[in-house]
Amino acid sequence: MVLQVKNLSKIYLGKINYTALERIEFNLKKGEFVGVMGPSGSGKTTLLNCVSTIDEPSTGEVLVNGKNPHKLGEEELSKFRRSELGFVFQDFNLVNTLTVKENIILPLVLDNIGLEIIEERLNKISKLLGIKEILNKRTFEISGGQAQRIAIARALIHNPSLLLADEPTGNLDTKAAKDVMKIFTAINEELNTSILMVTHDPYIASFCNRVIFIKDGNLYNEIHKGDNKSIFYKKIIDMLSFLGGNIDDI
Ligand SMILES: Nc1ncnc2c1ncn2[C@@H]1O[C@H](COP(=O)(O)OP(=O)(O)OP(=O)(O)O)[C@@H](O)[C@H]1O
Repeated sequence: MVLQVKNLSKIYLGKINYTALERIEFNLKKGEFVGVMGPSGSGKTTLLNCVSTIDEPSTGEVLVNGKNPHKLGEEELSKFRRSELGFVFQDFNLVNTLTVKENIILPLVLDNIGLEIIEERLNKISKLLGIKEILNKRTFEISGGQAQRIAIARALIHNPSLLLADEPTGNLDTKAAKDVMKIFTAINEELNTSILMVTHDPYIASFCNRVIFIKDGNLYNEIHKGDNKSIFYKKIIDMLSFLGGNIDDI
């Protein structure tokens, strides 16, 4: 099991305490591509942040390959995040003073990995993502879709066992969003990378093998893809209209 989320709750403490997640339980097997959906404010990003160690669970456990990252010290944690996890966000978070290539290999350079290994990994990833021709460009010379592909390449250059993505197509037009989803599918199928992705878009979610739905911080339901993508897409839309809140986005 790549990811085990056990009895996870998150309570934001304040003048009035707010329970953003309540006893969430689910697993993600090696090679699975799982979507997280739910109305605005239901706790999707909080869940992803608790898994990615950006946020600290109030109770319960997150295990990545059997290890609980929340129990690691600072140095061990940053090593763990670099080796086990990859992150892709809505904003591409590229460094504008660096070239595309420098952005992608930055995590390896920071880890003092040898040049030969860096070139080999860069070659493999850039081939898979179709970005070979733009490696020497600057970040302001590329499109949004290309920028997201660079961010994905950077997240994958360490061969993480789990890729975490929060609305990775949120800033992209329909065509670029579809291309990014094709890339996620290729990564999932060819590199066998497990993926956990938050999205509010049912079409984007239909690329997953399974979608879990959250409502008011509770795990509400899950749907498996099966053999037919369009039936899966319809089931996702039905579930969203049932849950309410997101239907305007469709
Ligand atoms: N740091 C915080 N302090 C207090 N409350 C918070 C904090 N972060 C999030 N929340 C609350 O927790 C709930 C869940 O937020 P979260 O961002 O996880 O929702 P979401 O499902 O990702 O929403 P959206 O689809 O709109 O991005 C919201 O009601 C939000 O206001």
